[in-house]
Amino acid sequence: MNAMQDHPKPHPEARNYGAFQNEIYRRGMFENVLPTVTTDPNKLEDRAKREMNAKSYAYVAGGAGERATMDANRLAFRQWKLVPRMLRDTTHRDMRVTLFGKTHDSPLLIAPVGVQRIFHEDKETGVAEIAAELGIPYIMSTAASSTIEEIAQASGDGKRWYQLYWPHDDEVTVSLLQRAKKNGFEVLVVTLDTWALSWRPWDLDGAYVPFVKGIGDQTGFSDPVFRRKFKEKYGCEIEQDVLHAALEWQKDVFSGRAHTWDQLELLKKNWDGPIVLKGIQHPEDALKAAEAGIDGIIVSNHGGRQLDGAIGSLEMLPEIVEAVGLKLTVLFDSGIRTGVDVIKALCLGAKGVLIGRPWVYGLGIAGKQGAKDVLKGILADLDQSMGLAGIKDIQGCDKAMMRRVQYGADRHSSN
Ligand SMILES: Cc1cc2nc3c(=O)[nH]c(=O)nc-3n(C[C@H](O)[C@H](O)[C@H](O)COP(=O)(O)O)c2cc1C
Ligand SMILES: O=C(O)C(=O)c1ccccc1
Repeated sequence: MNAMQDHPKPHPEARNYGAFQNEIYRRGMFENVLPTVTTDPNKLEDRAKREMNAKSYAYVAGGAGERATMDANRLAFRQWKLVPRMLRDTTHRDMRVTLFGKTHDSPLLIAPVGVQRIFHEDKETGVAEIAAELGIPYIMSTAASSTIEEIAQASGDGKRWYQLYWPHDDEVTVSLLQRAKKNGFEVLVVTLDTWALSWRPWDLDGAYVPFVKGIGDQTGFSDPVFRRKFKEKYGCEIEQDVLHAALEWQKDVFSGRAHTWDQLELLKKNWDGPIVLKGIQHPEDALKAAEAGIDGIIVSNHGGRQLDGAIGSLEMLPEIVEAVGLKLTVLFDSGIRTGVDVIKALCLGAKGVLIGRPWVYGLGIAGKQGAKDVLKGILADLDQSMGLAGIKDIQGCDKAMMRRVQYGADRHSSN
């Protein structure tokens, strides 16, 4: 038998994300070039703290209250363990997933993150560019510091979704949806858990709110309907009175007034495409989403940035998948730091996962290249670890490969 011929072949359409590992060793050993950003998930936050300005760092690394929900997110990952399988043909992995009828190269999505200009001047447009290069859908935040049109242009042929912070002015809401649709954003993500900002001590102690200074208001400031209404009320352009424009925009979007289930009709009527609700934690809310004719949900507690004392997001994933897994596309975020964490969320039933803080730290440390390298690291770890666990493709991720253990407190090691 010819061993060369029998060597397993990769699927022609599957990307080889695992190659990043060899690339790092080769560049280090032969070209004396080390990775731009640490590959150690436990050092990343500490490195970001050293490299970034204090307020921007506090904004991304901080959470609600005493950060108990952030801890709970991590602890949940530590307490679920993988049980690997051997002697399986997992030489080449296929990480492709299909979400809402579209095939993606991996199960990763870029979580919507606002005000990216405070982390690096590469901001949203830079991150949208590298996301497209990596084949990861970019979810744009309504609180972006670049406009819908600028991000669409930077994303080019890349896949993009639009995250709505839902204004109370319906005319403005419809205008945002129309702009997003016109600019190629395919899926609407509606964030439900941030209709008011939580108690965030790290930002409170520095009295830091970037959007009152007009950073992160670019979606609103560039909106024709919002601009017209501002001019009617104040008799001037936004650029002549940024403070009031920022206050008006914030009042509309983070008013401290929640929307209710019946109001989803407006979004359904004005969005031709899949709608996903972000911030679902209770199985009954997941069922209500299904009843409301919604297409998907993101099981998320906003990375522990909203309700402190809330349960770790991963804790709720199995129950929610049990309740609606056959009716809705269930996505997950909050607390993912490694490729192995991605495998765990997929084994517990998520069809895709959003990554938040890790790439923001990369962005803060080394701009878009830093964000790209962090994501490449997570993808390479995911690829290699799937193989070692005995999983060939995403469909092979299965709860039967996991056990819950009682030990495993989180480790906040920094060196
Ligand atoms: C700096 C920062 C800004 C964020 N801005 C938004 C936002 O504008 N819209 C939104 O839906 N979620 C926002 N999130 C939440 C993320 O989309 C995501 O739910 C969370 O970061 C996931 O948790 P992780 O950071 O542990 O991965 C933000 C998170 C961070 C860290
Ligand atoms: O900080 C956040 O978590 C967030 O969602 C947000 C809210 C308003 C503006 C920017 C980001």
